[in-house]
Amino acid sequence: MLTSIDVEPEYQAAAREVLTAMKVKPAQARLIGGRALDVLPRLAGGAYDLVFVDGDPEETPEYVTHAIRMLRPGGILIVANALWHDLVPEPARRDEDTVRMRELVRSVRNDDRLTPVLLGAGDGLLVAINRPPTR
Ligand SMILES: C[S@@+](CC[C@H](N)C(=O)[O-])C[C@H]1O[C@@H](n2cnc3c(N)ncnc32)[C@H](O)[C@@H]1O
Repeated sequence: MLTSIDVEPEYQAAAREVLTAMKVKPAQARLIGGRALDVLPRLAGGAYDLVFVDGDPEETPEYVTHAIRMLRPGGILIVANALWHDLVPEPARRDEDTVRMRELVRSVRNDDRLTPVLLGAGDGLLVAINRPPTR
């Protein structure tokens, strides 16, 4: 089951067209219209194999907090634009958007629940596995 949240109805309609063209059944994809921070708290915890975060940059840290809650053990978090135009590795760049993403990357790296890797693909992909509990 795929769940997608987007605030723009026309983007959801376009997504549904693509899914239909790919022969994905309506019951296999839930497209939720609304603001992410209104919807995310209603989604189940520990239930998702993968959460891909690519919404409002200002809200991304909050999306990640929800994503970690939502992932099953062994599930994967992916955050888009994690290099933020290649500025995240440049400590002298202190604009708000860059600092926000830099601090998010740092907090994921320091989170004991996660095993992270930062990929250089595109504008950077922060990928982190939600570690299963150790016995
Ligand atoms: C950079 S686009 C990425 C879309 C898609 N992941 C892609 O790669 O084509 C960001 C998307 O987030 C949506 N968005 C922006 N703010 C949002 C919010 N507060 N809640 C839900 N969706 C939002 C926009 O409508 C847009 O579709």
